[in-house]
Amino acid sequence: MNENTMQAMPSADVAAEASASAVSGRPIAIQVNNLDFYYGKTHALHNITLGFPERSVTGMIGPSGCGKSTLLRVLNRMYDLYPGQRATGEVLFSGQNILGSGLDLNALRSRVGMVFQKPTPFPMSIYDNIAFGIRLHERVSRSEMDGRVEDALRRVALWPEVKDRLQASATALSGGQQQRLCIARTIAVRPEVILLDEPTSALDPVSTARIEELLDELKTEFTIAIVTHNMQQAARCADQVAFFYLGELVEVDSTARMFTAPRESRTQDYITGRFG
Ligand SMILES: Nc1ncnc2c1ncn2[C@@H]1O[C@H](COP(=O)(O)OP(=O)(O)OP(=O)(O)O)[C@@H](O)[C@H]1O
Repeated sequence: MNENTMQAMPSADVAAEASASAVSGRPIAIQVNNLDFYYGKTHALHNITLGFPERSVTGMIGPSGCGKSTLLRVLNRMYDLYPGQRATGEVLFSGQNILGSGLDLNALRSRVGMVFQKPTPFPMSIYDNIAFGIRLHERVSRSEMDGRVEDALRRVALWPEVKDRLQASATALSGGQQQRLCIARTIAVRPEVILLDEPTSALDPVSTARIEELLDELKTEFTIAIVTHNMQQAARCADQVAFFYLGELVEVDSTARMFTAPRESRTQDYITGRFG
Protein backbone atom coordinates (compact mmCIF):
# COMPACT_ATOMS: atom_id res chain seq x y z
CA MET A 1 0.00 0.00 0.00
CA ASN A 2 1.37 3.44 -0.84
CA GLU A 3 1.36 6.51 1.42
CA ASN A 4 -1.55 8.14 -0.46
CA THR A 5 -3.83 5.16 -0.01
CA MET A 6 -2.85 5.05 3.67
CA GLN A 7 -3.74 8.68 4.24
CA ALA A 8 -7.13 8.18 2.61
CA MET A 9 -8.01 5.35 5.00
CA PRO A 10 -10.05 5.99 8.16
CA SER A 11 -7.76 6.14 11.20
CA ALA A 12 -8.81 2.79 12.74
CA ASP A 13 -7.93 1.05 9.47
CA VAL A 14 -4.59 2.82 9.35
CA ALA A 15 -3.91 1.67 12.90
CA ALA A 16 -4.81 -1.93 12.06
CA GLU A 17 -2.67 -1.87 8.94
CA ALA A 18 0.29 -0.43 10.80
CA SER A 19 -0.06 -2.78 13.76
CA ALA A 20 0.08 -5.82 11.53
CA SER A 21 3.38 -4.70 10.06
CA ALA A 22 5.02 -2.57 12.75
CA VAL A 23 7.00 -5.51 14.12
CA SER A 24 7.77 -7.48 11.02
CA GLY A 25 7.29 -11.20 10.93
CA ARG A 26 5.64 -11.53 14.33
CA PRO A 27 2.24 -13.10 14.71
CA ILE A 28 -0.23 -11.08 16.77
CA ALA A 29 -0.71 -12.37 20.35
CA ILE A 30 -3.65 -10.10 21.20
CA GLN A 31 -5.75 -8.33 18.60
CA VAL A 32 -8.05 -5.54 19.76
CA ASN A 33 -10.81 -4.69 17.28
CA ASN A 34 -13.19 -1.73 17.45
CA LEU A 35 -12.97 -1.51 21.23
CA ASP A 36 -15.05 1.04 23.12
CA PHE A 37 -14.87 1.36 26.88
CA TYR A 38 -17.18 3.10 29.35
CA TYR A 39 -16.84 4.07 33.01
CA GLY A 40 -20.58 4.46 33.58
CA LYS A 41 -21.46 7.29 31.19
CA THR A 42 -17.82 8.31 30.57
CA HIS A 43 -16.76 7.06 27.15
CA ALA A 44 -13.05 6.49 27.79
CA LEU A 45 -11.92 4.54 24.70
CA HIS A 46 -13.20 5.10 21.18
CA ASN A 47 -13.07 2.43 18.49
CA ILE A 48 -9.56 1.14 19.27
CA THR A 49 -8.03 -1.35 16.83
CA LEU A 50 -4.53 -2.49 17.76
CA GLY A 51 -2.47 -5.68 17.53
CA PHE A 52 0.13 -6.70 20.12
CA PRO A 53 2.83 -8.72 18.32
CA GLU A 54 4.08 -11.84 20.05
CA ARG A 55 7.36 -11.72 21.97
CA SER A 56 7.92 -8.05 21.51
CA VAL A 57 7.29 -4.88 23.48
CA THR A 58 4.44 -2.53 22.64
CA GLY A 59 4.87 0.89 24.23
CA MET A 60 1.69 2.85 24.94
CA ILE A 61 2.17 6.60 25.17
CA GLY A 62 -0.03 9.69 25.38
CA PRO A 63 -0.99 12.49 27.73
CA SER A 64 -2.62 11.89 31.09
CA GLY A 65 -6.20 10.66 30.83
CA CYS A 66 -5.98 9.48 27.20
CA GLY A 67 -6.95 5.90 28.10
CA LYS A 68 -3.66 3.97 28.21
CA SER A 69 -4.30 2.32 31.60
CA THR A 70 -7.90 1.68 30.65
CA LEU A 71 -6.78 -0.32 27.63
CA LEU A 72 -4.34 -2.35 29.74
CA ARG A 73 -7.12 -3.13 32.21
CA VAL A 74 -9.29 -4.41 29.37
CA LEU A 75 -6.63 -6.88 28.24
CA ASN A 76 -6.98 -8.99 31.39
CA ARG A 77 -10.58 -7.96 32.21
CA MET A 78 -9.40 -6.19 35.35
CA TYR A 79 -12.33 -3.78 34.90
CA ASP A 80 -14.71 -6.64 35.64
CA LEU A 81 -14.00 -6.13 39.33
CA TYR A 82 -15.81 -2.76 39.18
CA PRO A 83 -19.55 -2.38 38.57
CA GLY A 84 -20.63 0.06 35.86
CA GLN A 85 -17.52 -0.43 33.71
CA ARG A 86 -18.03 -2.08 30.35
CA ALA A 87 -16.30 -2.79 27.06
CA THR A 88 -17.72 -3.41 23.60
CA GLY A 89 -15.92 -4.66 20.52
CA GLU A 90 -13.50 -7.56 20.38
CA VAL A 91 -10.25 -8.57 22.07
CA LEU A 92 -8.97 -11.75 20.44
CA PHE A 93 -6.53 -13.88 22.43
CA SER A 94 -5.79 -17.42 21.23
CA GLY A 95 -8.71 -17.13 18.84
CA GLN A 96 -11.21 -16.30 21.60
CA ASN A 97 -12.94 -12.98 22.24
CA ILE A 98 -12.04 -12.41 25.89
CA LEU A 99 -14.79 -9.81 26.24
CA GLY A 100 -17.37 -12.59 25.87
CA SER A 101 -19.32 -14.07 28.75
CA GLY A 102 -18.49 -17.39 30.35
CA LEU A 103 -14.76 -16.78 30.35
CA ASP A 104 -12.69 -18.24 33.20
CA LEU A 105 -11.24 -14.95 34.49
CA ASN A 106 -8.72 -16.62 36.80
CA ALA A 107 -7.34 -18.58 33.88
CA LEU A 108 -7.22 -15.41 31.75
CA ARG A 109 -5.33 -13.51 34.45
CA SER A 110 -2.82 -16.33 34.80
CA ARG A 111 -2.14 -16.02 31.07
CA VAL A 112 -2.16 -12.21 31.02
CA GLY A 113 -0.26 -10.93 34.06
CA MET A 114 -0.11 -7.36 35.28
CA VAL A 115 2.48 -5.21 37.07
CA PHE A 116 1.37 -1.88 38.52
CA GLN A 117 2.92 1.56 38.83
CA LYS A 118 3.70 1.31 42.53
CA PRO A 119 5.38 -1.90 43.68
CA THR A 120 2.69 -3.93 45.43
CA PRO A 121 4.41 -6.76 47.33
CA PHE A 122 2.04 -8.74 49.54
CA PRO A 123 2.72 -8.33 53.29
CA MET A 124 4.35 -11.73 53.50
CA SER A 125 7.78 -13.26 52.94
CA ILE A 126 9.77 -12.90 49.72
CA TYR A 127 9.29 -16.63 49.11
CA ASP A 128 5.54 -16.52 49.70
CA ASN A 129 5.09 -13.53 47.42
CA ILE A 130 6.18 -15.75 44.53
CA ALA A 131 4.59 -18.97 45.79
CA PHE A 132 1.21 -17.32 46.41
CA GLY A 133 0.38 -16.79 42.74
CA ILE A 134 1.59 -20.26 41.75
CA ARG A 135 -0.59 -21.84 44.46
CA LEU A 136 -3.63 -19.98 43.15
CA HIS A 137 -3.37 -21.70 39.81
CA GLU A 138 -1.48 -24.95 40.34
CA ARG A 139 -0.72 -27.70 42.85
CA VAL A 140 3.01 -28.20 43.05
CA SER A 141 5.24 -30.13 45.43
CA ARG A 142 7.44 -28.30 47.93
CA SER A 143 10.61 -29.06 45.99
CA GLU A 144 9.06 -27.97 42.71
CA MET A 145 7.84 -24.79 44.39
CA ASP A 146 11.36 -24.09 45.67
CA GLY A 147 12.63 -24.46 42.11
CA ARG A 148 9.91 -22.21 40.66
CA VAL A 149 10.59 -19.50 43.27
CA GLU A 150 14.32 -19.61 42.62
CA ASP A 151 13.85 -19.57 38.86
CA ALA A 152 11.51 -16.54 38.99
CA LEU A 153 13.90 -14.64 41.26
CA ARG A 154 16.84 -15.47 39.02
CA ARG A 155 14.96 -14.26 35.94
CA VAL A 156 14.61 -10.80 37.47
CA ALA A 157 18.21 -10.87 38.76
CA LEU A 158 17.00 -10.70 42.37
CA TRP A 159 18.22 -14.13 43.48
CA PRO A 160 21.75 -13.10 44.54
CA GLU A 161 20.30 -10.28 46.62
CA VAL A 162 17.63 -12.29 48.45
CA LYS A 163 18.66 -15.95 48.43
CA ASP A 164 19.77 -15.83 52.07
CA ARG A 165 16.63 -14.12 53.32
CA LEU A 166 13.75 -15.72 51.47
CA GLN A 167 11.67 -15.81 54.64
CA ALA A 168 12.18 -12.10 55.36
CA SER A 169 9.30 -9.74 54.69
CA ALA A 170 9.07 -8.49 51.11
CA THR A 171 8.08 -5.05 52.36
CA ALA A 172 11.63 -4.57 53.70
CA LEU A 173 13.07 -4.63 50.16
CA SER A 174 13.95 -1.38 48.36
CA GLY A 175 11.44 0.04 45.87
CA GLY A 176 13.39 -1.26 42.88
CA GLN A 177 13.77 -4.70 44.46
CA GLN A 178 10.06 -4.75 45.28
CA GLN A 179 9.17 -3.99 41.67
CA ARG A 180 11.47 -6.77 40.43
CA LEU A 181 9.80 -9.06 42.96
CA CYS A 182 6.40 -8.10 41.55
CA ILE A 183 7.64 -8.92 38.04
CA ALA A 184 9.01 -12.24 39.37
CA ARG A 185 5.63 -12.94 40.96
CA THR A 186 3.96 -12.32 37.62
CA ILE A 187 6.29 -14.46 35.51
CA ALA A 188 6.30 -17.31 38.06
CA VAL A 189 2.73 -18.08 36.99
CA ARG A 190 4.06 -18.54 33.42
CA PRO A 191 1.84 -16.08 31.60
CA GLU A 192 2.00 -15.46 27.87
CA VAL A 193 1.46 -11.72 28.12
CA ILE A 194 2.76 -9.22 30.69
CA LEU A 195 1.08 -5.82 31.10
CA LEU A 196 3.09 -3.12 32.84
CA ASP A 197 1.48 0.16 33.88
CA GLU A 198 4.25 2.75 34.32
CA PRO A 199 6.35 0.18 36.18
CA THR A 200 9.32 2.47 36.79
CA SER A 201 7.67 5.79 37.57
CA ALA A 202 8.27 5.34 41.30
CA LEU A 203 11.87 4.13 40.88
CA ASP A 204 15.30 5.76 40.79
CA PRO A 205 17.34 5.78 37.54
CA VAL A 206 19.47 2.75 38.49
CA SER A 207 16.44 0.61 39.34
CA THR A 208 14.71 1.88 36.20
CA ALA A 209 17.66 0.82 34.05
CA ARG A 210 17.58 -2.66 35.61
CA ILE A 211 13.89 -3.06 34.84
CA GLU A 212 14.45 -1.89 31.26
CA GLU A 213 17.27 -4.43 30.81
CA LEU A 214 14.98 -7.05 32.24
CA LEU A 215 12.24 -6.23 29.71
CA ASP A 216 14.74 -6.80 26.94
CA GLU A 217 15.33 -10.33 28.22
CA LEU A 218 11.70 -11.07 29.03
CA LYS A 219 10.49 -10.18 25.56
CA THR A 220 12.28 -13.21 24.15
CA GLU A 221 9.65 -15.26 25.96
CA PHE A 222 6.66 -13.03 26.68
CA THR A 223 4.49 -10.55 24.84
CA ILE A 224 4.82 -7.26 26.68
CA ALA A 225 2.66 -4.12 26.77
CA ILE A 226 4.04 -1.18 28.72
CA VAL A 227 2.38 2.14 29.51
CA THR A 228 4.95 4.89 29.97
CA HIS A 229 5.11 8.67 30.19
CA ASN A 230 8.82 8.53 29.51
CA MET A 231 9.59 8.96 25.82
CA GLN A 232 13.18 7.78 26.26
CA GLN A 233 11.91 4.65 27.93
CA ALA A 234 9.49 3.98 25.07
CA ALA A 235 12.31 4.56 22.57
CA ARG A 236 14.68 2.25 24.49
CA CYS A 237 12.31 -0.60 25.29
CA ALA A 238 9.56 -0.80 22.70
CA ASP A 239 9.49 -2.52 19.33
CA GLN A 240 6.30 -0.73 18.38
CA VAL A 241 4.71 2.35 19.92
CA ALA A 242 1.04 3.31 20.04
CA PHE A 243 0.10 6.95 20.64
CA PHE A 244 -3.26 7.68 22.30
CA TYR A 245 -5.05 11.01 22.59
CA LEU A 246 -8.42 11.70 24.21
CA GLY A 247 -9.41 8.03 24.18
CA GLU A 248 -8.43 7.44 20.57
CA LEU A 249 -5.51 5.58 19.06
CA VAL A 250 -3.91 8.24 16.89
CA GLU A 251 -1.25 6.00 15.35
CA VAL A 252 0.89 2.95 15.89
CA ASP A 253 4.15 2.14 14.19
CA SER A 254 7.60 0.71 14.72
CA THR A 255 9.48 2.60 17.43
CA ALA A 256 12.07 3.89 14.96
CA ARG A 257 9.44 5.33 12.69
CA MET A 258 7.29 6.79 15.48
CA PHE A 259 10.22 8.78 16.84
CA THR A 260 11.68 9.86 13.51
CA ALA A 261 8.77 10.17 11.09
CA PRO A 262 5.35 10.02 12.76
CA ARG A 263 2.47 10.40 10.35
CA GLU A 264 0.27 12.60 12.52
CA SER A 265 1.12 16.12 13.69
CA ARG A 266 -0.43 15.36 17.12
CA THR A 267 2.10 12.55 17.58
CA GLN A 268 4.94 14.80 16.53
CA ASP A 269 3.78 17.51 18.94
CA TYR A 270 3.52 15.05 21.83
CA ILE A 271 6.83 13.30 21.36
CA THR A 272 8.64 16.59 20.98
CA GLY A 273 7.12 17.81 24.25
CA ARG A 274 4.81 20.48 22.84
CA PHE A 275 1.98 19.20 25.05
CA GLY A 276 1.16 16.51 27.59
N1 LIG B 1 -12.71 4.73 37.72
C1 LIG B 1 -13.00 5.66 36.82
N2 LIG B 1 -14.22 6.23 36.77
C2 LIG B 1 -14.54 7.18 35.87
N3 LIG B 1 -13.69 7.61 34.91
C3 LIG B 1 -12.46 7.09 34.91
C4 LIG B 1 -12.04 6.09 35.86
N4 LIG B 1 -10.76 5.76 35.61
C5 LIG B 1 -10.39 6.51 34.55
N5 LIG B 1 -11.41 7.30 34.13
C6 LIG B 1 -11.38 8.25 33.00
O1 LIG B 1 -11.07 7.54 31.82
C7 LIG B 1 -10.19 8.29 31.01
C8 LIG B 1 -8.93 7.46 30.74
O2 LIG B 1 -8.22 7.27 31.97
P1 LIG B 1 -6.89 6.39 32.05
O3 LIG B 1 -6.55 6.24 33.49
O4 LIG B 1 -7.06 5.16 31.26
O5 LIG B 1 -5.86 7.35 31.32
P2 LIG B 1 -4.27 7.25 31.23
O6 LIG B 1 -3.92 7.61 29.84
O7 LIG B 1 -3.81 5.93 31.73
O8 LIG B 1 -3.84 8.41 32.22
P3 LIG B 1 -2.50 8.54 33.14
O9 LIG B 1 -1.38 8.65 32.18
O10 LIG B 1 -2.74 9.81 33.90
O11 LIG B 1 -2.43 7.33 34.02
C9 LIG B 1 -9.93 9.59 31.76
O12 LIG B 1 -10.79 10.56 31.24
C10 LIG B 1 -10.27 9.27 33.18
O13 LIG B 1 -10.73 10.40 33.87
